[in-house]
Amino acid sequence: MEGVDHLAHERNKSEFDVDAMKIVWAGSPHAFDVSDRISKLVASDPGFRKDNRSTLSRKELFKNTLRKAAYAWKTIVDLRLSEEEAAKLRFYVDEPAFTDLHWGMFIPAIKGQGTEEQQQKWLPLAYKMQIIGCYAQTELGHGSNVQGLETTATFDSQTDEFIIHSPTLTSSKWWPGGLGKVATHAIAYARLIVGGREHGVHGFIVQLRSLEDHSPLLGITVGDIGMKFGNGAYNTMDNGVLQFDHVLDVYSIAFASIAVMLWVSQVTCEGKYKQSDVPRQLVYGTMVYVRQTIVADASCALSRAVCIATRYSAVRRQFGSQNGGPETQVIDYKTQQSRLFPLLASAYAFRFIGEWLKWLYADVTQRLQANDFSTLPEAHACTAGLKSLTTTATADGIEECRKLCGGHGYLCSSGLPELFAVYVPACTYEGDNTVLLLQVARFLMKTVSQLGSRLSSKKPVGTIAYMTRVEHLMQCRCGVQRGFAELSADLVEAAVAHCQLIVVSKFIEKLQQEIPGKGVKQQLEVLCNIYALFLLHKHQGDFLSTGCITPKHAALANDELRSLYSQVRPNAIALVDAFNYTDHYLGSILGCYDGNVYPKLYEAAWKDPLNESVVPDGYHLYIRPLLKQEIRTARL
Ligand SMILES: CCCCCCC/C=C/C(=O)SCCNC(=O)CCNC(=O)[C@H](O)C(C)(C)COP(=O)(O)OP(=O)(O)OC[C@H]1O[C@@H](n2cnc3c(N)ncnc32)[C@H](O)[C@@H]1OP(=O)(O)O
Ligand SMILES: Cc1cc2nc3c(=O)[nH]c(=O)nc-3n(C[C@H](O)[C@H](O)[C@H](O)COP(=O)(O)OP(=O)(O)OC[C@H]3O[C@@H](n4cnc5c(N)ncnc54)[C@H](O)[C@@H]3O)c2cc1C
Repeated sequence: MEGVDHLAHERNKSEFDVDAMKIVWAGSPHAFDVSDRISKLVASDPGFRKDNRSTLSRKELFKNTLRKAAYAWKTIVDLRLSEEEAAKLRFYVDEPAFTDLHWGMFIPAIKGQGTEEQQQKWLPLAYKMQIIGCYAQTELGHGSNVQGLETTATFDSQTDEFIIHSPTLTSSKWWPGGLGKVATHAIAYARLIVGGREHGVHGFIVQLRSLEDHSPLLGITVGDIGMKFGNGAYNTMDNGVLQFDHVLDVYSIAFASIAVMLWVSQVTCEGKYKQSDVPRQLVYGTMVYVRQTIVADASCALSRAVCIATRYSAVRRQFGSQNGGPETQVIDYKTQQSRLFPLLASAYAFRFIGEWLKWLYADVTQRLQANDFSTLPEAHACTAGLKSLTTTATADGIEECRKLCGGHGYLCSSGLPELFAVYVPACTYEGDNTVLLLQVARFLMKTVSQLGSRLSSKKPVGTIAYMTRVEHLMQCRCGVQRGFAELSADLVEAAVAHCQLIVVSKFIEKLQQEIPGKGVKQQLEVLCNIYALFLLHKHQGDFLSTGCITPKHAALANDELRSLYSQVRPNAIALVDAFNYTDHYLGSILGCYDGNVYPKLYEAAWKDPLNESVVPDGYHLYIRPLLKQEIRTARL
């Protein structure tokens, strides 16, 4: 029945202050206020409806996305929303669109790598959306290997311009989001050539389309690369293909004067290339920035799937009826708990590691401005490794949540298939996860060679086993006289172990902070222990081989896990309520707040276009003749 909370009995079991946990999850009372207010604003506005996406054609879907993006921008302007509120609105609109790349990469790239004059020229236009930008780095032939990019930018000292060109088919820009049909400008990455000498890959701000009639400019061939995984999903985004045919570009990110911010190489008007004395990898700065945002995004995506699966697991009953009584809630099965609760713990773990990574990125950015590059290698390794770890775990976790919901998890109305289809490219974009782990492995090899066996003593006591595991895995690999390439598969495992150590240690550090609210810290301690012991159980071979735990310890850890699951059980619904997601944002009948699942599933089925007619299109043309044929056969 509408208006009845079918999960009230579950909510009444909670042993902690849910409102206080909502503040912890949001990060602060202010952050909670903004999230709560904006999510409800979006949920209450029919202009942001999203329940019809799976029934639209690609062109209808894309046009609807453009409508929503324009409507969102009008809402932001009309309500005079702050940058923080606007970002939250785009988040809760929950639709991959060109705006993700405009706000998430194009603007950060100019802020992070542009010179003062370039920022003064381009940022006001970009902030007002009078230009729409994309980040055009990947090419048809190269994505992971940035130094393999083929697009060229040749400086013409006669005209004081750069000539951007795609010399080969494989140099076509391929994948940039927003490029296919919308972006008017791109930050295009190309090999800088000055006076016949090559100076590596740099970023260039290039106009692609006319601001008058949106037609591609002279020398620009641009379009969409076609349908992607899943039906709705990421097909709301126009990932594009772009070829330059000797395009004149006067706005190089590498152009002219000294940057106030980080660094840029300079090409003086006399055509002299001046490389600043900073690491060339700072040209990758935007990717590092986005990778740390992707870690925070992982906690959002995983928590969303876990919220759906937890609420549905409390609603769904199957088997176990005693004397005609109610069947057992599937959330009470130990197998369901052993699959679901580690994902719940991971969602919280990723939330806190995302908070720490945001701090680490801000710290390294501040240091870079003072030409202090000392923490750059660690920042690169952490953002790369944690992006890899959290996106892999989240993609796998969303799929596990779908399976935890049985058959109904496979319905679009569960919200899980779409969530999975939109999320999984996170394991690839912003750096293929294996390629990024190899970067971590390289960092670990260097660290071991510099520090000797002890990678770091700066870890909380509770992580000794985790630290010893990493050291052991590295010693096993580094001690062997074989090349990095030969050992790379093993070194990637050590890289994963290193990142898991970071997540566990930062969760423990979070618990050492003052955390207000009845029972809140206790719940987080349970979740932290679940995260740490679940991984210890999953990788117990590594831990046993280090000798720092015995088989008895491993058995005790497993017993403790079962006990911890029992402690979470009465609080499970409250722990996912703490994410404070609206039904609109969840987009899931299985995860609806009131748990009134079956009537909503049944009602939703009849709204499918296929049910607009009792007899389906095609019956008279294909089925009826078939049946007639069967009748003839039957008479034989
Ligand atoms: C919020 C927005 C929504 C997002 C939606 C999704 C949009 C998606 C966008 C994209 O996908 S944009 C394109 C993303 N592409 C990539 O991530 C490419 C991945 N590849 C690379 O980053 C690099 O090619 C590489 C794998 C790091 C290799 O780079 P390179 O060949 O130049 O260096 P190496 O020889 O491996 O290492 C040299 C040296 O440099 C250090 N280093 C490498 N990268 C960085 C970095 N980013 N920051 C700092 N330092 C870096 C590396 O550790 C080596 O150091 P040493 O060992 O020599 O000390
Ligand atoms: C949805 C989506 C959106 C995107 N948006 C953008 C965008 O806006 N702008 C942009 O510039 N790009 C974008 N990209 C491109 C993305 O950044 C690249 O696809 C990504 O960096 C992976 O590179 P690749 O495709 O070349 O993969 P490859 O590197 O070709 O990977 C293929 C396989 O080779 C393996 N491999 C590669 N190198 C090594 C190695 N050295 N050692 C071991 N294994 C290796 C990989 O692990 C993987 O298994 C997007 C991609 C997707 C899917």
